[in-house]
Amino acid sequence: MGRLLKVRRSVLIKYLERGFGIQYTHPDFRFRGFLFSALVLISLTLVFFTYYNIFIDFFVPMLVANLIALIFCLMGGYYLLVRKQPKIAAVILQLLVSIDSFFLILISGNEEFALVFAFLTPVMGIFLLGYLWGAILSIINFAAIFYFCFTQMETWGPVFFDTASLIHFSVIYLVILIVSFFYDSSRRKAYQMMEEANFKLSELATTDALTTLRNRRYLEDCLMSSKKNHYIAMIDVDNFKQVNDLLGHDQGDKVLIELARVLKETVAQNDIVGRWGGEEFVIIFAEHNATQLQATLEKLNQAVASHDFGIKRDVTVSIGSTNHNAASHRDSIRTVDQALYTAKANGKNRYCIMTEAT
Ligand SMILES: Nc1nc2c(ncn2[C@@H]2O[C@H](COP(=O)(O)OP(=O)(O)OP(=O)(O)O)[C@@H](O)[C@H]2O)c(=O)[nH]1
Repeated sequence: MGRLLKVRRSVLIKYLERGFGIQYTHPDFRFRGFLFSALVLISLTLVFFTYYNIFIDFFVPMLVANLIALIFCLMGGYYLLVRKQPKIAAVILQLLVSIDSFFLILISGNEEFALVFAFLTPVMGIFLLGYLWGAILSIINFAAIFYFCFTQMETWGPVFFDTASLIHFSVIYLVILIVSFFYDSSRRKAYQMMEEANFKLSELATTDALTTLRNRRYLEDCLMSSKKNHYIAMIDVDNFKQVNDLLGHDQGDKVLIELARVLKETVAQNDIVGRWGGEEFVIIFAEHNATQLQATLEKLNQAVASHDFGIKRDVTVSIGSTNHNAASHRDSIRTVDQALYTAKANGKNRYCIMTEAT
């Protein structure tokens, strides 16, 4: 039984994902799910009352109100499922609720069930339109109903309605409005803070602290999830141990920071430059053919060799490069490493391009 329910649930979710145009895990899925459920529930209720007002208790004003509301529901569904514009669907649903509840008061007078529907506006309006627009709509709705109640007092039917009734109605309405307002503003603030914290965490997890370039985790994620092949380059500082030994680790750090800047400035803006670890860097080229690649690698060698790192000695790099294939990531990394080794073995301050089969 539990299994059957689970299967039905996943089938339903699959249909909803298709209808909403987003995945179940998308942060907007619940909101669209609420819109969808509200539209279905209200439509079914309206269909029932349309039937009721035709065949059981023929009453033209309610019938017209029901039919107009049904048209609103269909429009809401169209914007939610066909146009994939949930914000417009939310506005339509909210107008439907506010206008219909007001119509109900106009038609049914002060019958308590009619007035009770007025409380839907501050609750739903703030949830659907956000605390600012929801509150503005709720206040307009309140002013309209208050005016209507006030001008009908003592004479209004079918139930006796006096100042105390008006005060009760107003207090309950405003309390609901205030609670909804603060609840929704806190909810949205908490959500925004959580999103910011998540963003900061993911930045920290994928950024190299010394150079502020992307780190190896980020580069590998990028490479392994890529749908197309990219040329990559692995860059290693030549004789870096000497820099550390002669000038100290701090100067070595400064050279790495400066080198990161030079590499970034030399390649295209959409190429990804990252620190692989130690004195090794990796570049993922966004767009390149073999000829462009050679020119860029040459430019990189020259840019580093001609740059003044402020340590009164030359800094050069060796570069290995290959065409990376996501399906054989480890092999591609092995190849680029081998290409780098060859560039070092051939005298450093140069590049070497290798293909995986080599
Ligand atoms: N200052 C500093 N040094 C680092 C860092 N990471 C690694 N190193 C140093 O980088 C040096 C790498 O030295 P080796 O692997 O021997 O290579 P190399 O001296 O560059 O020689 P070749 O690669 O053959 O040109 C070591 O001295 C490491 O301590 C870092 O974050 N900061």
